[in-house]
Amino acid sequence: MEDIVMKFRDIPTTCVSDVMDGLYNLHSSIKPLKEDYKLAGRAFTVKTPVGDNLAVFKAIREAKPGDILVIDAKGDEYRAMAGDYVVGMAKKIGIAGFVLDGAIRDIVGVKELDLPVFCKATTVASSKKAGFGVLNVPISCGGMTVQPGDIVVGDADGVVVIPQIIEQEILEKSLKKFQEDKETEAIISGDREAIIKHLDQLLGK
Ligand SMILES: O=C([O-])CC(=O)C(=O)O
Ligand SMILES: [Mg+2]
Repeated sequence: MEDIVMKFRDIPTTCVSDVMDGLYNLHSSIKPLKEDYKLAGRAFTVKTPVGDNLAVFKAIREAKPGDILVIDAKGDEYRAMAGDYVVGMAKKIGIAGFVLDGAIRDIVGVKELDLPVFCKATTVASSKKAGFGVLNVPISCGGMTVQPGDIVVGDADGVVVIPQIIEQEILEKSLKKFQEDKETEAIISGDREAIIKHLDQLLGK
Protein backbone atom coordinates (compact mmCIF):
# COMPACT_ATOMS: atom_id res chain seq x y z
CA MET A 1 0.00 0.00 0.00
CA GLU A 2 1.20 3.50 -0.89
CA ASP A 3 2.63 5.38 2.09
CA ILE A 4 0.13 8.25 1.99
CA VAL A 5 -2.84 5.86 1.68
CA MET A 6 -1.55 3.84 4.66
CA LYS A 7 -1.32 7.02 6.74
CA PHE A 8 -4.88 8.06 5.86
CA ARG A 9 -6.06 4.56 6.77
CA ASP A 10 -5.09 5.12 10.39
CA ILE A 11 -6.89 8.46 10.78
CA PRO A 12 -10.62 8.58 11.67
CA THR A 13 -12.76 9.95 8.83
CA THR A 14 -14.14 12.51 11.30
CA CYS A 15 -10.72 14.20 11.47
CA VAL A 16 -10.32 14.21 7.68
CA SER A 17 -13.82 15.63 7.34
CA ASP A 18 -13.16 18.33 9.93
CA VAL A 19 -10.07 19.68 8.19
CA MET A 20 -12.05 19.94 4.94
CA ASP A 21 -15.06 21.55 6.68
CA GLY A 22 -17.25 18.58 5.81
CA LEU A 23 -17.24 19.59 2.15
CA TYR A 24 -15.91 16.35 0.69
CA ASN A 25 -18.05 13.72 2.43
CA LEU A 26 -20.35 11.39 0.56
CA HIS A 27 -24.00 11.54 1.56
CA SER A 28 -24.68 9.75 4.84
CA SER A 29 -27.03 7.30 3.08
CA ILE A 30 -23.88 5.50 1.87
CA LYS A 31 -23.01 3.25 4.79
CA PRO A 32 -20.59 0.43 5.56
CA LEU A 33 -22.09 -3.07 5.56
CA LYS A 34 -20.04 -3.73 8.69
CA GLU A 35 -19.07 -1.12 11.26
CA ASP A 36 -15.49 -2.30 11.65
CA TYR A 37 -14.52 -1.68 8.01
CA LYS A 38 -11.55 0.60 7.43
CA LEU A 39 -11.34 1.69 3.81
CA ALA A 40 -8.46 3.55 2.16
CA GLY A 41 -7.25 3.59 -1.42
CA ARG A 42 -7.31 5.42 -4.71
CA ALA A 43 -10.57 5.68 -6.61
CA PHE A 44 -11.04 3.61 -9.74
CA THR A 45 -14.28 5.13 -10.98
CA VAL A 46 -17.16 3.38 -12.70
CA LYS A 47 -20.15 5.08 -14.28
CA THR A 48 -23.00 2.78 -15.19
CA PRO A 49 -26.53 3.03 -16.51
CA VAL A 50 -29.17 2.07 -13.95
CA GLY A 51 -29.44 -1.71 -13.61
CA ASP A 52 -26.40 -2.59 -15.80
CA ASN A 53 -23.26 -3.83 -14.05
CA LEU A 54 -21.04 -5.15 -16.86
CA ALA A 55 -18.77 -2.14 -16.32
CA VAL A 56 -18.12 -3.39 -12.78
CA PHE A 57 -16.68 -6.60 -14.22
CA LYS A 58 -14.51 -4.55 -16.62
CA ALA A 59 -13.33 -2.41 -13.71
CA ILE A 60 -12.31 -5.47 -11.68
CA ARG A 61 -10.29 -6.64 -14.67
CA GLU A 62 -8.55 -3.28 -15.15
CA ALA A 63 -8.11 -1.86 -11.64
CA LYS A 64 -4.78 -2.09 -9.83
CA PRO A 65 -4.31 -3.86 -6.49
CA GLY A 66 -5.20 -1.42 -3.72
CA ASP A 67 -7.73 0.52 -5.80
CA ILE A 68 -11.23 1.23 -4.51
CA LEU A 69 -14.07 0.79 -7.00
CA VAL A 70 -16.22 3.90 -6.68
CA ILE A 71 -19.41 3.31 -8.62
CA ASP A 72 -21.86 5.91 -9.85
CA ALA A 73 -24.97 3.74 -9.81
CA LYS A 74 -27.35 6.73 -9.98
CA GLY A 75 -28.70 6.03 -6.51
CA ASP A 76 -30.62 2.98 -7.70
CA GLU A 77 -31.68 0.82 -4.76
CA TYR A 78 -33.46 -1.90 -6.71
CA ARG A 79 -30.84 -3.66 -8.87
CA ALA A 80 -27.59 -4.82 -7.31
CA MET A 81 -24.28 -3.67 -8.79
CA ALA A 82 -22.51 -6.55 -7.01
CA GLY A 83 -23.00 -9.60 -4.82
CA ASP A 84 -20.71 -12.17 -3.22
CA TYR A 85 -19.47 -13.45 -6.61
CA VAL A 86 -18.43 -9.99 -7.87
CA VAL A 87 -17.04 -8.83 -4.52
CA GLY A 88 -15.27 -12.18 -4.10
CA MET A 89 -13.50 -11.82 -7.46
CA ALA A 90 -12.56 -8.23 -6.63
CA LYS A 91 -11.06 -9.29 -3.32
CA LYS A 92 -8.99 -12.09 -4.92
CA ILE A 93 -7.69 -9.65 -7.54
CA GLY A 94 -6.55 -7.23 -4.85
CA ILE A 95 -9.18 -4.49 -4.95
CA ALA A 96 -9.35 -2.79 -1.55
CA GLY A 97 -13.06 -2.02 -1.38
CA PHE A 98 -16.30 -0.82 -2.97
CA VAL A 99 -18.16 2.47 -2.61
CA LEU A 100 -21.44 2.86 -4.47
CA ASP A 101 -24.50 5.06 -4.45
CA GLY A 102 -26.53 1.96 -5.21
CA ALA A 103 -27.30 -1.51 -3.98
CA ILE A 104 -25.58 -4.83 -3.41
CA ARG A 105 -27.02 -8.27 -2.73
CA ASP A 106 -25.96 -11.61 -1.19
CA ILE A 107 -25.19 -9.60 1.92
CA VAL A 108 -24.42 -12.58 4.15
CA GLY A 109 -21.78 -13.78 1.70
CA VAL A 110 -20.43 -10.27 1.10
CA LYS A 111 -20.04 -9.71 4.85
CA GLU A 112 -18.19 -13.03 5.14
CA LEU A 113 -15.70 -11.85 2.50
CA ASP A 114 -14.79 -8.97 4.82
CA LEU A 115 -13.83 -6.63 1.98
CA PRO A 116 -15.02 -3.12 2.89
CA VAL A 117 -18.26 -2.39 1.04
CA PHE A 118 -20.04 0.94 1.46
CA CYS A 119 -23.42 1.18 -0.24
CA LYS A 120 -26.79 2.83 -0.11
CA ALA A 121 -28.99 -0.25 0.03
CA THR A 122 -29.19 -4.02 -0.12
CA THR A 123 -31.58 -5.72 -2.49
CA VAL A 124 -32.60 -9.01 -4.09
CA ALA A 125 -32.55 -8.15 -7.81
CA SER A 126 -29.50 -8.44 -10.06
CA SER A 127 -28.41 -6.11 -12.86
CA LYS A 128 -28.26 -6.79 -16.59
CA LYS A 129 -24.90 -7.17 -18.29
CA ALA A 130 -25.56 -4.85 -21.24
CA GLY A 131 -22.20 -3.10 -21.13
CA PHE A 132 -22.75 0.58 -21.59
CA GLY A 133 -20.80 1.77 -18.58
CA VAL A 134 -17.57 3.79 -18.70
CA LEU A 135 -14.45 3.59 -16.55
CA ASN A 136 -12.07 6.13 -15.07
CA VAL A 137 -14.00 9.29 -15.77
CA PRO A 138 -15.09 11.87 -13.18
CA ILE A 139 -18.28 10.62 -11.56
CA SER A 140 -20.91 11.75 -9.12
CA CYS A 141 -21.34 9.52 -6.08
CA GLY A 142 -23.27 10.38 -2.95
CA GLY A 143 -23.47 14.03 -3.98
CA MET A 144 -19.71 14.37 -4.54
CA THR A 145 -17.59 14.54 -7.64
CA VAL A 146 -15.00 11.77 -7.54
CA GLN A 147 -12.04 11.88 -9.91
CA PRO A 148 -10.03 8.78 -10.80
CA GLY A 149 -7.02 8.64 -8.48
CA ASP A 150 -8.59 10.62 -5.62
CA ILE A 151 -7.96 9.09 -2.22
CA VAL A 152 -11.09 7.60 -0.66
CA VAL A 153 -11.32 6.84 3.05
CA GLY A 154 -14.17 5.22 4.93
CA ASP A 155 -15.08 3.86 8.33
CA ALA A 156 -18.16 3.48 10.54
CA ASP A 157 -18.87 7.21 10.26
CA GLY A 158 -18.92 7.43 6.47
CA VAL A 159 -16.83 8.10 3.38
CA VAL A 160 -14.61 11.09 2.58
CA VAL A 161 -12.96 11.86 -0.77
CA ILE A 162 -9.61 13.67 -0.83
CA PRO A 163 -8.86 15.32 -4.19
CA GLN A 164 -5.38 14.39 -5.40
CA ILE A 165 -4.20 17.97 -5.70
CA ILE A 166 -4.63 18.65 -1.96
CA GLU A 167 -3.87 15.20 -0.55
CA GLN A 168 -0.52 16.04 1.07
CA GLU A 169 -1.87 19.17 2.74
CA ILE A 170 -4.97 17.31 3.96
CA LEU A 171 -2.84 14.47 5.34
CA GLU A 172 -0.75 16.88 7.41
CA LYS A 173 -3.80 18.76 8.71
CA SER A 174 -5.66 15.51 9.47
CA LEU A 175 -2.74 14.06 11.45
CA LYS A 176 -2.60 17.27 13.49
CA LYS A 177 -6.36 17.23 14.09
CA PHE A 178 -6.23 13.56 15.13
CA GLN A 179 -3.61 14.41 17.76
CA GLU A 180 -5.58 17.44 18.98
CA ASP A 181 -8.78 15.37 19.22
CA LYS A 182 -6.99 12.74 21.29
CA GLU A 183 -5.76 15.44 23.67
CA THR A 184 -9.21 17.05 23.93
CA GLU A 185 -10.98 13.75 24.43
CA ALA A 186 -8.59 12.75 27.23
CA ILE A 187 -10.84 14.93 29.42
CA ILE A 188 -13.36 12.08 29.46
CA SER A 189 -11.11 10.15 31.83
CA GLY A 190 -11.14 13.08 34.27
CA ASP A 191 -13.57 13.51 37.18
CA ARG A 192 -16.61 15.81 37.39
CA GLU A 193 -14.53 18.73 38.62
CA ALA A 194 -12.09 18.40 35.73
CA ILE A 195 -14.93 18.32 33.21
CA ILE A 196 -16.59 21.41 34.72
CA LYS A 197 -13.25 23.24 34.58
CA HIS A 198 -12.80 22.17 30.94
CA LEU A 199 -16.31 23.35 30.02
CA ASP A 200 -15.79 26.67 31.78
CA GLN A 201 -12.56 27.22 29.84
CA LEU A 202 -14.27 26.32 26.59
CA LEU A 203 -17.17 28.66 27.34
CA GLY A 204 -14.84 31.48 28.37
CA LYS A 205 -16.12 31.61 31.97
O1 LIG B 1 -23.74 -11.46 -10.56
C1 LIG B 1 -24.11 -10.32 -10.29
O2 LIG B 1 -24.25 -9.41 -11.12
C2 LIG B 1 -24.45 -9.95 -8.89
C3 LIG B 1 -24.36 -11.11 -7.97
O3 LIG B 1 -25.35 -11.72 -7.64
C4 LIG B 1 -23.04 -11.50 -7.44
O4 LIG B 1 -22.05 -10.82 -7.67
O5 LIG B 1 -23.01 -12.50 -6.70
MG1 LIG C 1 -24.93 -13.56 -6.48
